[in-house]
Amino acid sequence: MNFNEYPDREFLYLQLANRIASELGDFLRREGRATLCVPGGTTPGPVFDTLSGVDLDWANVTVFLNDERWVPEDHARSNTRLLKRRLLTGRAAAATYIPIHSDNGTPEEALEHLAEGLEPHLPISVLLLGMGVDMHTASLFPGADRLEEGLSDKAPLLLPMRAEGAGEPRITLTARPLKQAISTHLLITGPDKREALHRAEKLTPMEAPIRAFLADTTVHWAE
Ligand SMILES: O=C(O)[C@H](O)[C@@H](O)[C@H](O)[C@H](O)COP(=O)(O)O
Repeated sequence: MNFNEYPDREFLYLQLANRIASELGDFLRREGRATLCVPGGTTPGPVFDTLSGVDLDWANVTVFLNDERWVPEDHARSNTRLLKRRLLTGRAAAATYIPIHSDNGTPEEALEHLAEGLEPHLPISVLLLGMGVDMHTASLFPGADRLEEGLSDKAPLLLPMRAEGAGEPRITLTARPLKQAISTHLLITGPDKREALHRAEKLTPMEAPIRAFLADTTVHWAE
């Protein structure tokens, strides 16, 4: 793991947005297309704000979430809502958005259709992950009902996930497509998350799911 510490959050958000934009630009020049996979939650909004205004060939960029909370899209906790308001706006509105959520039915019912939509856009070129203080990433939560399956190398692309700390049912990309990302960044802020990350280094992925990704991840942290 490569750990980058920034003097403050503002600088971190700006530098990280520029780094992601520059990597996407490299993929676009080399391959004509790029895939960006991002977390929801409360931390990445300011990174999205900068990224959405960057001059890139967004029409050839595909964007999707790491995971989604199974709530209606207009719900305050919807990651899709965050993405549409903060990232898929301005210049980045030209990107292709691939949903991993449906307002109808259960995650189990929507799963197959959503996975079919994702498949053509893999592998992920640039993956941004977040992490909770409980060391979950995406919706791979410690103690979640299908965590073992979600961490398996034979996992399907997407799985429903239910966990005590999750708040609501979730749908998540599994570790397999996430680990196949070509470039991986982890965004965390605050002393509690830094401590949690260091704790995770000594645990197994079943105890600390973020552990499954640390070997090849660049971490971005500010107090
Ligand atoms: O939907 C989600 O909850 C996320 O995708 C999740 O993996 C998130 O990155 C962490 O929970 C950190 O969340 P915060 O940024 O809110 O601390």
